Amino acid sequence: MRYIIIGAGAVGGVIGGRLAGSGRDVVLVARGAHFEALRDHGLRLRVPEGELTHRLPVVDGPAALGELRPDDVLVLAVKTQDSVAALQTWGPAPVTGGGTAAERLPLVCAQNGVESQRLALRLFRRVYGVCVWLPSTYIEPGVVSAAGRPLTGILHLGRHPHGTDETARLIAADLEKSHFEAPVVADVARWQYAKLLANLGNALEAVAGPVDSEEAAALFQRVRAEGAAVLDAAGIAYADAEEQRAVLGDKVTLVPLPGTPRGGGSSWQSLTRGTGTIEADYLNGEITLLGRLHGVPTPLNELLQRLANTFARERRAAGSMPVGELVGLAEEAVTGRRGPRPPQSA
Ligand SMILES: CC(C)(CO)C(=O)C(=O)O
Repeated sequence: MRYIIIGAGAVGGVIGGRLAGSGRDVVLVARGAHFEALRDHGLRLRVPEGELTHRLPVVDGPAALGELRPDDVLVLAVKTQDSVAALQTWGPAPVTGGGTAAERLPLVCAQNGVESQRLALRLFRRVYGVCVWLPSTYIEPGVVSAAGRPLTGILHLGRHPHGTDETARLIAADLEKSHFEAPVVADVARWQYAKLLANLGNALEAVAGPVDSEEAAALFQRVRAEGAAVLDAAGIAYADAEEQRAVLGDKVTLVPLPGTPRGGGSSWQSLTRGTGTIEADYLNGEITLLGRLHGVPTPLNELLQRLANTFARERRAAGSMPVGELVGLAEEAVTGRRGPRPPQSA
């Protein structure tokens, strides 16, 4: 099989680099300065054992590959807000022997949330979901890092929304040889919804910094509880915290790596890079959407979604709102009452 990594950033670059490191055939897809650096200097992967350089084919779209191969696996690893464009670009690509990528090739969504899989199913016949526990960082063009040890990450994999097949088992076997644990599961969506609850903290981290103060951790628990109540109301199953802990154990322990910032989740990185967009509409926004569909109020997730989008749009620095201020806004959002304001100057 040949893996085409659509979006070779933090997650995609690490998956592609690790697969290449174990001898798999990998093509990276990137744009702009990252594309040029990958083409000119190779993929530089910083991991606990050092910096590994992988010289891999890199393209900016399907046309550069001519016809796709029947044994190609498309791995979608762009941010959810970029999924539609990527799916529309790669879906119609011709495959040797006839038909298009959307008709013939497996598409593996290695992304947060569940929206990309839903979008993909509109076009692609064979969609696989991955629950991505993979702490990784885009450092600069051509360079990504993954600080997990002894494993780089844990990637539950299955047909979306449920089911398994031989392709899932083959992909998982390749990942297992490449520093990942990749359980093939018949209920991948259940794992992804559990991960979605954890990712509700991405916006909090992006707005007010890492969730390591008591105040921030308490706020995150409320945001998560709001999300869990919505999933319960919607009848959506999710792996519980204990189940997740049992799987994760201490298999992905973070070690300090050069150039890898504190905080550093994917939304934090989006703000730090000044990309102008953030994934909040598909993380906290998924809870907002389900809350509206099922009549459950979601003031905290709506607040974080709105603030994260504002930070991204206005290119504000990640973590620059004091936690106390965010907690005050959260109180206002829940009670509908404004907190005390500083006195107006004369
Ligand atoms: C859990 C983590 C940090 C890595 O998989 C993540 O999901 C993210 O940063 O979005």
